Amino acid sequence: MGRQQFEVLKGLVRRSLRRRFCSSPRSATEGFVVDGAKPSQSSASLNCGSALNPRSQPASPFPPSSSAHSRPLQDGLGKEFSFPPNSFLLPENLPPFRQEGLEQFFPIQFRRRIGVALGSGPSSVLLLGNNVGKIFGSIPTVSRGFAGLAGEGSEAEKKVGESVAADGLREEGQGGDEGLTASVSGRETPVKKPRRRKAQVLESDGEVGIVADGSRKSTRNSDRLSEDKKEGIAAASPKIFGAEITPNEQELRMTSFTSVVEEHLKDLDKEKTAKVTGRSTGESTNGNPGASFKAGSVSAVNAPVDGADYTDPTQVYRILQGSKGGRAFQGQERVKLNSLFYRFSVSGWVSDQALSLYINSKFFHTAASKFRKFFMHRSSPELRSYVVAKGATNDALQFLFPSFAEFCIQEFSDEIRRYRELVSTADMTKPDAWYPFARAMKRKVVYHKGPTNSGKTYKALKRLMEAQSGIYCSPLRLLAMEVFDTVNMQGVYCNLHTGQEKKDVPFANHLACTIEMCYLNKQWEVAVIDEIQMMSDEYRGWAWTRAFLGLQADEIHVCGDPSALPLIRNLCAGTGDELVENEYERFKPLKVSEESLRGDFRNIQAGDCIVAFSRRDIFDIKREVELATKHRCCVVYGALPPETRTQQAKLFNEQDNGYDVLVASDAIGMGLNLNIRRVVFFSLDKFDGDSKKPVPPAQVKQIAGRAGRRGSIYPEGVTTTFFSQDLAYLGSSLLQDFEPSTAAGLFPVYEQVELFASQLPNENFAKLLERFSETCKLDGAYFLCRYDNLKRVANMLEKVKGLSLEDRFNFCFAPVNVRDPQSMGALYRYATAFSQKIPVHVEMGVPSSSARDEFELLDLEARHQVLSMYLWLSQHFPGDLFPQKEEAGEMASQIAVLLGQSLVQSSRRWSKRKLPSTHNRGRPPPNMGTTFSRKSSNSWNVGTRNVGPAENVVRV
Ligand SMILES: Nc1ncnc2c1ncn2[C@@H]1O[C@H](COP(=O)(O)OP(=O)(O)OP(=O)(O)O)[C@@H](O)[C@H]1O
Repeated sequence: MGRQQFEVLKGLVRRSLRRRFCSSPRSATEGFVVDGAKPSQSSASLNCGSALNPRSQPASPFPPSSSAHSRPLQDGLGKEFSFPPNSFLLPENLPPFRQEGLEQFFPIQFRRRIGVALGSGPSSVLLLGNNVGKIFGSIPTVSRGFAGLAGEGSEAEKKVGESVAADGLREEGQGGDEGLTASVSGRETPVKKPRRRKAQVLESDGEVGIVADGSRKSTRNSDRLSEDKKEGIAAASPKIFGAEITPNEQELRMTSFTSVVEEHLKDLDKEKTAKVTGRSTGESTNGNPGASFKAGSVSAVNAPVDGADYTDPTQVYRILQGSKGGRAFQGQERVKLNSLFYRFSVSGWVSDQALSLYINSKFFHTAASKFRKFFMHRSSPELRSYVVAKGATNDALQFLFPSFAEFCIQEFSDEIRRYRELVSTADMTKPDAWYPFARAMKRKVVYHKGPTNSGKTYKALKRLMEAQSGIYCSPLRLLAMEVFDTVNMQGVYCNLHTGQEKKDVPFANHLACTIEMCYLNKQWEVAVIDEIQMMSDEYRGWAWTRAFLGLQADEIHVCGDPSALPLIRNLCAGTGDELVENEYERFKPLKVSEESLRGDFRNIQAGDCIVAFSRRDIFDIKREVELATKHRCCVVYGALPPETRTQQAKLFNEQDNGYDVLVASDAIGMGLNLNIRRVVFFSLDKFDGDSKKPVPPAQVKQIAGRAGRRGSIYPEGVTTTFFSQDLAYLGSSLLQDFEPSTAAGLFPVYEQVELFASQLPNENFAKLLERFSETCKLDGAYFLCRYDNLKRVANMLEKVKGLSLEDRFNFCFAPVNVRDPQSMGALYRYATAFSQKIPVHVEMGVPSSSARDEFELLDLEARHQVLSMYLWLSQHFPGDLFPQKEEAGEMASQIAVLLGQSLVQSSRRWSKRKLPSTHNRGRPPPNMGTTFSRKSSNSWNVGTRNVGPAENVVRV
């Protein structure tokens, strides 16, 4: 079917060409007419000229409306197609052909002749009939050759066009004896070529680009390429041959090389004009790298002496192809060339440009090395000395690149095609288009912008509760639970869905969920996305982006600091959503204290929250405070279950119970309403996995802002540091403006990974992720989220046989602590059982008593994390394979209670390490943040810890 259609279309276009350019004017009116424009010379000018002549702007991309001359389209077998009058032959409008199939109907040489450029984007439109080769849209995919074809343009261009048209006909058996060699500059050189000569549109995205190469050798080379390869080449070299140009590709990959070529073409144009007008072309090229391409620069370096024309770098490849090489290298020539080619192979500019030809960075070195050999072997002494004279400079690289591009296209078409297909499956551009239902809505986005404790979420939630239906998307389970309680308490029925649990309230039209769990297939009146600045989080940003782009809500309220506002403005411009900005001020002022605590725990007061960034520090500080003062400390940190954190916060907020100091990690930055008077930073450095780094100012603000909550007994919030030398950094951080985020996180959905995997059937999942990240295409407004944790899990699960790709993908998202071998071990066991379709059991017990030391506390935390993971898996995989969901939930609650009790009962005995003296010894030494040394890894397994008889052990 494809072949037949191709033949039909090919016949049609050729007949049209013949009629249009080789027969009487009348013949142009015969055959098929796709547009309804009057098929006269004047209409041809009207329809073609404006678009074909790059110097004149098309008034409108649409032809004049008239159906008078509309005719049915006949194929070579006499079958009629009818297109509506005035219709464009858009790829997507072709009824009998699929859009992607259309490319196949025009083999490369044909496309190159007639300059048919097909685009998958709406801006590429192909018209047949009177408008052969006419392409409208923002991408000027029309070569000046068509100006010649259309009878427009200069005399030289007309001849080039004629040559092209004639050549197209000759291929059908109408041989000719003479032709033209036309260079990009429009010069013509009669060539004696008795037989087939090739006229090629080398560059149809610019203005000029027809090269008729009369070389027999070159013709043979070109003929040797299989049809497949030619198509591959066309597909892989959008800018070179004008096939398939999409705005994204243009934006993402083609820009620099294209700009070089375009600049070059412009310069040639100027030069040509100057020649006509007698003016010189010495002007600059605005620093564009294409400057070195300009013809004038060549003579300045070294005029060739072999008569070959090096002014056009795109010709050099043809010269090399036709050459047998020359005499041996002279003197230092080889060394200099080697040095130049070395520079070529390590140049970032060159490898970037190569990417635009779908030569990926891994393959680039092979390609560059082969090109070096090719050049060394084929270059004439004149060409060598010409290149050597340029030296190992950018100029030389830019001169060589077009030849390299042509070389790659000829030699590596299979690699190019493969990579291109891979790239197309990893296309993450225009993610807003992934959610057509949301796009079909006119959404109103309300940005609640302000510092912490300014009432943003309160306002958004108020609107949520007024609505008939609504969804609240939370960054934390804890916050989702809090909103679930608040909204239900206000009499608005609300469900709770997190990764671990689902609580459905009868008749509820509202939902509080964690952001990863938000539903995009349901319509809501109001949606609230909290902490919208998390959209730029390097790990979890994708969840915010997905929610923001995909939620089907009439109103979307996003709450956050001002940093995400420019990004949201940008995204709204793309989605067409209306944006309303509401600004908030803090209810209570936040003051930076003039003094630190001078490293003395005795300066701690009731209402203080001491912030530390390691778990170990938290417990040491707690111990020191309780030793040095009469205050008792509550603790909050990320590894604690939400229930325990809430319990600790409650304990701290209540007056007169003695627990009036809080020691917390940065986990207090979000959620938790806390009656803090003063936030004291114990340290302003944080271990980021590799080393200790200063805490980013935005995070400092977020944490410090927790002081002085509305409704608390304190009239204002205060912040300071424990050590004096940190005070300056604190002050400056709070004064700093929020750094605007520029990009939103993205991560592929499973279907996309699956499609990508189909191109790489032999890669394992971890490798697939890696390849995906190397290959994927992204718009500037987005970045691919980090996936190192996923990869670690994927690597571990590699040993588990029998998991489908989808199962692996889902397992990798399970909330596992990748640094905890026991947690990873549990996931491994669960995945193994799952892969064998054996019901997965928790295989863990609950201790009968609270922790007696830090290690037991750590053990409780780890157990809770595993239970949490089990619950998550039970929600994301078929329930019958995770039969202990209820028990796991029960056990998790028991452990949360034990953890709470442990923290309350924790005593001074617990800590074994001594903090620096309480008397101002300066900042803690670098090893302060070291983690707990762990007990033997066996100690965690079922029955090996202090699991007494009373312990609630769930056995397999
Ligand atoms: N208009 C109001 N009336 C009563 N209480 C309010 C009002 N606005 C806010 N609050 C209370 O003030 C506290 C802070 O409000 P909220 O959580 O909305 O601030 P926020 O700006 O969203 O802070 P964060 O960025 O930390 O989440 C909450 O306890 C909230 O209930």
